[in-house]
Amino acid sequence: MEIAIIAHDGKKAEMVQFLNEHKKILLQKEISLISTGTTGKKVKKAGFEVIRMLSGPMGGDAQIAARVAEGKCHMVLFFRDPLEKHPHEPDVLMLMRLCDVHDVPLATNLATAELLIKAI
Ligand SMILES: O=C(CO)COP(=O)(O)O
Repeated sequence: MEIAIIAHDGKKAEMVQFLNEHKKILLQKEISLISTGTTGKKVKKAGFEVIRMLSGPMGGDAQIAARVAEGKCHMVLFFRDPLEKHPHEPDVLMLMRLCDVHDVPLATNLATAELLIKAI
């Protein structure tokens, strides 16, 4: 099962804490992690193997959206920062839309991610 891990800058610390709290589940060998570029650096530093895409503003969200569309990515945990502006908002919307099109579970905040991770 491939899980995408993405966090806007204001949410990266929260994401690292989330990953550490759920390490036992996320380190299972059936699970592989992919990530946008800068988030991926932090995921790696936290001790996880992760395939890093481009940074979000450079197309990383779009790359993950393509994997969702192709049926390669099965869950997206995306801690969005609703209080910041993002130059690549169209890519973010595309990713969320494609999750809905392909019925891929998408958490856009910590509370939903907690529920999804418990369902694995
Ligand atoms: O911008 C992002 C998601 O839209 C995240 O990208 P980075 O992980 O490269 O910061």
